[in-house]
Amino acid sequence: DFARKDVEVGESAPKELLLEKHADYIHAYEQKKDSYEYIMAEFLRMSGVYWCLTAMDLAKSLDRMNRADILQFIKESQTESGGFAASQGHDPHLLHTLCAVQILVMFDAVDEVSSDRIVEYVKARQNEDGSFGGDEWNEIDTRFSLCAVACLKLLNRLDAIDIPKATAYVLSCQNFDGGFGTRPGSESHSGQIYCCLGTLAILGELHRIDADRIGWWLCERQCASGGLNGRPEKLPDVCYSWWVLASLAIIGRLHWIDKVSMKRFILACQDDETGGFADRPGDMPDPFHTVFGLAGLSLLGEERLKPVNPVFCMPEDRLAPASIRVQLLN
Ligand SMILES: COc1ccc(S(=O)(=O)N2Cc3cc(-c4ccc(C=O)o4)ccc3N(Cc3cncn3C)C[C@H]2Cc2ccc(O)cc2)cc1
Ligand SMILES: [Zn+2]
Repeated sequence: DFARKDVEVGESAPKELLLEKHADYIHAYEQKKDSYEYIMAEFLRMSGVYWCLTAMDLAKSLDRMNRADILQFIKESQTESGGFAASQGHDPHLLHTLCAVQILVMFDAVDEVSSDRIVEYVKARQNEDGSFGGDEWNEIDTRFSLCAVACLKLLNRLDAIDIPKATAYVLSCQNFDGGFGTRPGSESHSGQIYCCLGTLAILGELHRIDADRIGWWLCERQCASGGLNGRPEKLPDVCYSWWVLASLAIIGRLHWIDKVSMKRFILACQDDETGGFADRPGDMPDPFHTVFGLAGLSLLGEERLKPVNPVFCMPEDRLAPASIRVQLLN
């Protein structure tokens, strides 16, 4: 079968940022509590709230969200273990624990929960070899190394884990092509590279990697359409654009990408009817691709958006007060 290698950015695709439409789209998404999407999203509600809030904050519209309701939801989602679940009654997981802490930092409300119990939950996820399991079932993935160290960095508690072992484990996942995978020996993937570089940036260990080799592999992700894919021969996608752009920013190689065609691809993924971004031009928008479309445009210098931190995917001005700084290569 003829596998599509790229997408066409049609002449009729949006060419400028429809910022008000995106703020309205996100605001409406959180409001319709009875919709199918809202009920289905119960299994990822905490992450969904983080994606919606970060999109709104980047768009300088965080004040349109209901702070009190969201903080109430966060408190109800913390479990006995100290970790956070996707929503009340579900099991805790590192993915949702990081999202909860990111939301608390954006709302400057970290002291409204017990951060000691959060630290205990994250600490308990580290294995003997330095890797992290996502939850008590211990599925190991370099994504969870980033979740753990990002969470602890935001709480200023990196002292709680074995940093040399965490570093050694991430480096053991580097491949001959310069990329990183899920576990040692796994295939290189843009998302995993982002997680591993983010982890090393937070731990101050970026000098251990070969920036040119990884930079080259990342730039190879750019397709004729300007979009970036996650692996060779895959279709471009706006969320992979974020993983690649953020990774290039972390290693100081963002200027290696063709920014003009990249920006044109991201803008083409906007839905000019409903607002929001889809994974690629013409598909259905969702909050997940909306936040990564906006974050990618922010990294490309869109001045109507707040500057975004490439490691935390949060507005820089939310990290400054807590003096949270991470190493970046230049
Ligand atoms: C619609 O199908 C999915 C598939 C996977 C997931 S996921 O939670 O495992 N996840 C994040 C993700 C979310 C959405 C989405 C739709 C509506 C909302 C409401 O906020 O969010 C959509 C896709 C998606 N994926 C799947 C994906 C995106 N681009 C290509 N694919 C295959 C990513 C997936 C894994 C993930 C990535 C980052 C992250 O921080 C958390 C999870 C969610 C819905
Ligand atoms: Zn995607």
